[in-house]
Amino acid sequence: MYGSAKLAAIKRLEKSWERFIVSGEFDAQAVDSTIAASWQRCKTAAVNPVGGTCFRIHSDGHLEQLLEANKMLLDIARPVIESIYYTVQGSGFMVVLVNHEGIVLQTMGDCKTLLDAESLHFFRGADWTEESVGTNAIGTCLATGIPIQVTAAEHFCTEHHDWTCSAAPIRGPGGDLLGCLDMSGPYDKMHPHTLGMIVAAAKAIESQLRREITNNELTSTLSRLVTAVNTVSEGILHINADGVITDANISACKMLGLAPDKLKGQKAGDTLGNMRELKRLLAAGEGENDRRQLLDTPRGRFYCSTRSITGGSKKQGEAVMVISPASLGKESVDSGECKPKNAAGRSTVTLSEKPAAKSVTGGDFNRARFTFTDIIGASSQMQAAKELARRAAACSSTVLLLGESGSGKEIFAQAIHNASDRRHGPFIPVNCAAMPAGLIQSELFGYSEGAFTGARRGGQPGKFELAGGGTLFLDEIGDMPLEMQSNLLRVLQEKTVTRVGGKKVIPVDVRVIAATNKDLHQEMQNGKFREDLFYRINVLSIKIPPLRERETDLEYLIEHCLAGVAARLGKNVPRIDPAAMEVLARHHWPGNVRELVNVLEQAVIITDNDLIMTCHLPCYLTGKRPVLVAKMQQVTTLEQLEQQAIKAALDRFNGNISRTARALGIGRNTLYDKLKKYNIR
Ligand SMILES: Nc1ncnc2c1ncn2[C@@H]1O[C@H](COP(=O)(O)OP(=O)(O)OP(=O)(O)O)[C@@H](O)[C@H]1O
Repeated sequence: MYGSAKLAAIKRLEKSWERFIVSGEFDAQAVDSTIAASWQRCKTAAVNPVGGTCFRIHSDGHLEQLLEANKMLLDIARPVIESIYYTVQGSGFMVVLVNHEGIVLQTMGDCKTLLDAESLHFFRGADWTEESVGTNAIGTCLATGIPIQVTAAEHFCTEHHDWTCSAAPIRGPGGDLLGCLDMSGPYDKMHPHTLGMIVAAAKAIESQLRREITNNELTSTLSRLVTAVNTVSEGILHINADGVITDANISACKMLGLAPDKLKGQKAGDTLGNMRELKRLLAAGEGENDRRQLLDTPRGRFYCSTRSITGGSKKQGEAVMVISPASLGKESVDSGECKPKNAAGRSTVTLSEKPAAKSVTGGDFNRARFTFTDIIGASSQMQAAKELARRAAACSSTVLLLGESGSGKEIFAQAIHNASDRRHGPFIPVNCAAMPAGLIQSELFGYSEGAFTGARRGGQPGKFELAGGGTLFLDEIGDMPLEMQSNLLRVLQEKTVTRVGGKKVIPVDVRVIAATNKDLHQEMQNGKFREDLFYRINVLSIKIPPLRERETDLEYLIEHCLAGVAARLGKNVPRIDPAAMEVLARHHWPGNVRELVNVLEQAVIITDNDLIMTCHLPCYLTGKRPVLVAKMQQVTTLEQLEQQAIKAALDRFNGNISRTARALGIGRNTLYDKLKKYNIR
């Protein structure tokens, strides 16, 4: 029962409302100042007080866009809305979520209340701002940014005088208004605690949003890191305190000839050989250590550098090991470069002659494997790039390949080499970004005997000499240290090198292909790249388009990469279901073809029935966690079919009851009965 005091207050409110509508005067005793200010705004906006039905309804198409744009808010708010609704179920209330523009995104409530609301066009897609429907908790909350309860004649429009509503703002982590949460029902059920409940629920949504956004940021940072780690041509291994390999990048797997799932979990000693020597290497990683040491393993000879992990919850003994193949097996047993000596003055690493290690691209390290036929792409941009590259192959000028990470610069460089008259010579790739500054000079130009402590007898040729008669691929040239750039320029101009610590001028016959994902003009402006070097290498520049700019290539690339990945994993080539294909087509591919290959590889590993679905794709593409296990097949009953049909129609018509009932060929009341029966809200 509504108490007599409350009734009196309502009557007084009605009188005050009438007075304001007729004369514009306020009864400050009866009308709250926030409400009075709102009435004034409504009057200025010429809202019709004798009304309240919403006529600003957004189209289905626009509503769909809004639902998509507010997906995270909706997903987080849904369980909160459900839980408040269940608390008040049967009391004639409905819970409403609106976006920052006052457009209703979601409603949940008792059937009768939803029907009443529908007659006011208070449903999804309706604009519930003050300018549209006068003073109401939603519109006034959005206009003022504070939680508010609006009851009976506090509403500006007569059609809302039977209602009470309470709304609280929902803000994003930066304080920006995302929308508000509202609870509306019959005015005689008004209770001040309702507002408190809505405020608490809005706060719960805000803190869940904060968590979700932080999680998403962490996930995308992690995925950027994983892409970056998988992008480098060095092998990177994480070894835990028990000497077990817990993580490895793609290059490491390829260098060691093991699939990721085989490599991870192995004892480092089993994979890399002599554990005693390994332990010494890992111990050398304590603190700063960029020094490379030679390590012979059953899987080839590698340069290794180690670094212990510091910070966070580090466990003592954890380390990261970076490996790269040692050049072509000419080293003698006692001449490892910069080898640390133990107390007895002996080398800590035993070297022996081993076959040359395999390249990250699968072949010998000084051989190019890819040809133009391996470069997939029929788009006009790709055809143009390939045509230019074919022409480059026919001459010996320096080529500059420009393109984002993973877009195919190295595959182009290899194809140019293989189509040139140097194809029988070596193809030597050098990653300028990955080389420690102190080593780059001797790596590129070699060193002479006695150049530094530990320098091998007879010295060592650098990459320029090793690439003689062939091609030197200078990858990530934009990251080459400035002081090194002038040395490189000299070599390119004079076509001779002088080894570090040596005097002899050695002629080199090398074709240089350089590549970068940096904007070299910008780097020059920032003083990080020499202009003279730029003009020396920019003889023939080829821009490799990013994957997102060549939509027409995507399907063909997927087909090609799937076949390659499936063959490598010894599985059948799976099909891709249309929804998964749509997810792949929508993605922006910041990691380009390399990212695509990784995504497909994960999907091929996860799927167990030759069909890739969205659930097999990484969550950063779909927003959902991938599933490993397919759901059990279930028999569908007629009732389940009916429920599915109702849900699909409700979705199709954005929850509009009349249109849903019409589409299903049943009356509105029958539809309400069925909604109740199947507990569909
Ligand atoms: N057009 C293409 N057709 C087939 N495979 C491709 C194509 N482009 C790239 N790939 C594949 O994508 C992966 C990355 O290519 P690549 O190493 O050539 O890229 P990149 O631009 O040199 O990368 P980064 O700048 O990181 O060195 C390789 O596995 C390569 O085989």
